[in-house]
Amino acid sequence: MTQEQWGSLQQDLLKTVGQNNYKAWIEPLRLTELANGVATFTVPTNFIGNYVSQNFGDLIIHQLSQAGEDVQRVHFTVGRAAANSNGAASPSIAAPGKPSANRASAPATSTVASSKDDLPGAPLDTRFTFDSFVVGKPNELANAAARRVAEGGPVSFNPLFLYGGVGLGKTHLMHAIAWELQTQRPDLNVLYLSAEQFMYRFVQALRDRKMMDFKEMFRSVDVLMVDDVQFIAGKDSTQEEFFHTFNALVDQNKQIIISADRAPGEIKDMEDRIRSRLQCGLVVDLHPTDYELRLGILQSKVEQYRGQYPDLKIADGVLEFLAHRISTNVRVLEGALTRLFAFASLVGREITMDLTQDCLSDVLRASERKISVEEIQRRVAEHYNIRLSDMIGPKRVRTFARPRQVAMFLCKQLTSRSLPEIGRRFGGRDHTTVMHGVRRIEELRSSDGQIAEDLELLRRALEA
Ligand SMILES: Nc1ncnc2c1ncn2[C@@H]1O[C@H](COP(=O)(O)OP(=O)(O)OP(=O)(O)O)[C@@H](O)[C@H]1O
Repeated sequence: MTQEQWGSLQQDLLKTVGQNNYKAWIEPLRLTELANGVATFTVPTNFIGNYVSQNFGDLIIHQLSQAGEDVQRVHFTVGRAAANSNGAASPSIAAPGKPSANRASAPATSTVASSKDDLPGAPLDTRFTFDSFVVGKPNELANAAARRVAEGGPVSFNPLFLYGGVGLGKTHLMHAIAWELQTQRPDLNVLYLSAEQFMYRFVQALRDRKMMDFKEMFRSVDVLMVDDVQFIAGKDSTQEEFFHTFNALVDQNKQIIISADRAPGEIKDMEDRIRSRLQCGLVVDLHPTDYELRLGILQSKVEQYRGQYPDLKIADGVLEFLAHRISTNVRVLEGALTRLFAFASLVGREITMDLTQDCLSDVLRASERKISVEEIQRRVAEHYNIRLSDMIGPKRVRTFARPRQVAMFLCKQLTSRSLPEIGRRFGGRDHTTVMHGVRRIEELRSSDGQIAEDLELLRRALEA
């Protein structure tokens, strides 16, 4: 096949993969050889070779076969023909298969290989970098530990065990470490995969009688990252193999980074010896987000959306409202914002509070269940040291009236109850009384430091 023919095949691939993927991954490929069922391409960097083999390998094989070529495998060579101008070593993510080819000691034209049989490590999400990770109190320790590991210096804690609830940024941080390592330590062989993929690869190796390859491959990485390790709990032989891999790497002083949805000690059906191994490095948790972090994340996402929706306006208070109201997880928060932007751009309107409530009514309803009016009343009564019955009762003395207004304000802010509904739950008061109370607290919030502090404390306690 001539370069020209390959050129026209590339154009066909463009239609399938789209302009962005084409520019990043397909255009840089130079076909250098086609022999014995193997198509060899020259690529500027190992990383591109690995990424293409993992994500587009099958597609390329398919296209070449369609063009009448007999191809079973694709092979990538990092070489000068397509090298970046400074010829610098390129970052690499190990493509399981022939990881040793990516080692620091490999020659400048190191190769990575892939065939249909290869099982890729998981590709990294380009959005998940340290730059896009917003740091706040709940995740500052996890972020600091991740950054330390990402420097690629001497191994100081092994493993780094990151855990936290759904959608709190574990995967984001792991990908960020991998991206950073590629820049800081391109010589290192980094492998990121989910525990599920680990198991899949293990089972496949057993089935294909390729356990030696499997062991060799995992033992030759410099940094191993396994996401969602709780997945292998209860899967005995996978656990066993994981344990051996883990020990072998720790013995060689190679860095391991693990994530899970709970602390090592709380993973049921995990063998004790594995549990204790997982605990022997640094265990850090990502706490549930607080209001400030959620607001920070929303602000940073809005910045990112600016490019996509340059004309969209967002009214004051909308982000604060979302940060208050959606406290489940960051994924839900992001999803809400994405939907809001898409909707507003479709109807060509500013993102106002009304539009937000319309567009996100289901999400808001779902998250509202978390904080009830009764809970707010109880907390506020406790905070001001008054009886619940006095808060709800008819007495209008300041000692009771102010906490009552604070509670009304919080009900308005943290639940989606209407003013009449709130009024009913405060001893059958009229909605205008509630409205007056809410306004009064709004005014006091900016003029009275004590009230502002009380509100903040209460909100935190209620959202915790
Ligand atoms: N601090 C943060 N800054 C910016 N984005 C964040 C932050 N935390 C989470 N996200 C975003 O929230 C989404 C969910 O995060 P991620 O997938 O890392 O969660 P996870 O903890 O791995 O969840 P799961 O338990 O479901 O695997 C991602 O889009 C991620 O970018």
